[in-house]
Amino acid sequence: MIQVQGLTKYYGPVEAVRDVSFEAGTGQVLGFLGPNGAGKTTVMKILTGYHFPDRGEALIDGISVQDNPLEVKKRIGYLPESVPLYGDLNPEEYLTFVAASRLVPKAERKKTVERALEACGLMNARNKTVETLSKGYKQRVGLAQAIIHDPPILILDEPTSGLDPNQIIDIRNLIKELGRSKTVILSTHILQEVEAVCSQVLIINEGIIAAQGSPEEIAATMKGGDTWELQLKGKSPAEIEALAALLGEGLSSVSAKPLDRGITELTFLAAETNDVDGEAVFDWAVSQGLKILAMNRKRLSLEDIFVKLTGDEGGSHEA
Ligand SMILES: Nc1ncnc2c1ncn2[C@@H]1O[C@H](COP(=O)(O)OP(=O)(O)OP(=O)(O)O)[C@@H](O)[C@H]1O
Repeated sequence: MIQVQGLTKYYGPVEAVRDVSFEAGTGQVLGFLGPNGAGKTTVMKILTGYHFPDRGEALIDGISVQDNPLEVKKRIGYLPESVPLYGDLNPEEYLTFVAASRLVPKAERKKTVERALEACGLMNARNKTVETLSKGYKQRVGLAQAIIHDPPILILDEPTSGLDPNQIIDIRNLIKELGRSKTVILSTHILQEVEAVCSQVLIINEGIIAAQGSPEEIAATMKGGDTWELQLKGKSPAEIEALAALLGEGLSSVSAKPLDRGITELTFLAAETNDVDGEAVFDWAVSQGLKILAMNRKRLSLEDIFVKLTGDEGGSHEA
């Protein structure tokens, strides 16, 4: 269980994060989503005890990161943005070294290393020197070192950055698997990553939390409503555009344009206050003598939300 309350951190005059609060429990994969320089790594470094906050508190299983960093480190596996690996060792030797550093008792080390090699799909690479491995396999070694002491909490900083599409799928599957029994926090600026892996999202921009919750919850709290796209036949575009007013209050950006074969494409934005649904649209079309050839209702996607929250007026600290 991770509990974070009011974290604020300065690097000299730069306020890297301000008043960040959130919670994450077992079985959750929490995605930290934000543009470059948003403050994601800073929060992770505070959680792992590498930096102390200027204000606020972080608790790992109820233990304060500031007051008891060693106890906290035992409970956390950390994959930093660039993994410090020893290129001359093979994965098995490297993981044995990490297990010893993590104070895994000698009698259990072999079993522990085997488990991590197996979990991260490294059995066929166990005897190759790390420097000869592909980036994807090096990342697996990084993940294996993070889970070697079977920590309940995993903190992964941009775990798929620089990987090719197949490697990305592999690592994401691995994270999802690990997320079943652990609390996982991962940072990313890739929206698809969040949608593919995370049950909860925290959008951070310029050091401040801009939104948090499940992707669906975030969409529900955002203003803007749904976009509708219909293909209709039976009347002219001008008539159809006028008739759209019968769908109720709160429609905006109503536009009807002709497609070929007498088909009209009608698009509009329905405000949250307008409870139009598929059935209502169907009834409206039938009562006006229109045939529906296609009907598409687009909810606000995580991408729309991200752009809204971190777009031009937002931007990163670096700007
Ligand atoms: N050690 C440091 N000294 C000074 N400023 C720093 C330091 N580390 C981070 N910063 C600044 O703090 C802000 C937040 O940086 P942070 O690395 O936490 O962002 P991030 O969201 O992880 O970005 P990225 O996606 O690019 O890794 C940025 O303005 C960054 O330049």
